[in-house]
Amino acid sequence: MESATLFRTPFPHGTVRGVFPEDVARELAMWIGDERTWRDCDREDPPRRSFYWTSTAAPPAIAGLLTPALMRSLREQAEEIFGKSFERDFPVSANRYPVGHGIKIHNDYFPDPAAHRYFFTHRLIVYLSPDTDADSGGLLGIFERDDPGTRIRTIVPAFNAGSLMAMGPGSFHAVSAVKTGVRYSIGFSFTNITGRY
Ligand SMILES: O=C(O)CCC(=O)C(=O)O
Ligand SMILES: [Fe+2]
Repeated sequence: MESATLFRTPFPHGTVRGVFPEDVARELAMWIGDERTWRDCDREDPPRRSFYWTSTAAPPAIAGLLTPALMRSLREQAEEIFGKSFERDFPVSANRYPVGHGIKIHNDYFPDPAAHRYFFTHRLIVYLSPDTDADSGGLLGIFERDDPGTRIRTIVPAFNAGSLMAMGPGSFHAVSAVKTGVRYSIGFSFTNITGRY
């Protein structure tokens, strides 16, 4: 990671650039943008927008990219940025948003950890669409409340940049509809070792 900026309000969130080494980012982008990566999911109806693995078991095609050393380094950097300690192993997801897709305001907050298979307290999302700019849509909005009129920050999902968010009851965020291309990302979902938000 090159440089991280963390804001404290309305909840800890921020941005980071140059998350992966440039060659790793390019190879991950080729993989996530390859229709073969999504082929099995594509047979599903509706087609899947995400799939998960754990940090110790990356899909074979990218196991040489998302190595244990890289996973550890990402976790340690996220720990440093947030000032928390995270569980050693964590879920990782590949995500895609085609044109027209986004997510309305939500907080990813689950009062009961046991109720959610991919429970997490902090997240780093790394964007992997090479030609993205502010006009491509798919912008990550940060909101003060569960109200579209309270947006206080807009994060462009630029190639190999990441967003950071601590989750809690007030962590309201949304993704605006994608306008061009497909918005690809890999999400790293960390859990505070205290098990609390
Ligand atoms: O991809 C992003 O920027 C945010 C996605 C998100 O909010 C989610 O998957 O819950
Ligand atoms: Fe979310």
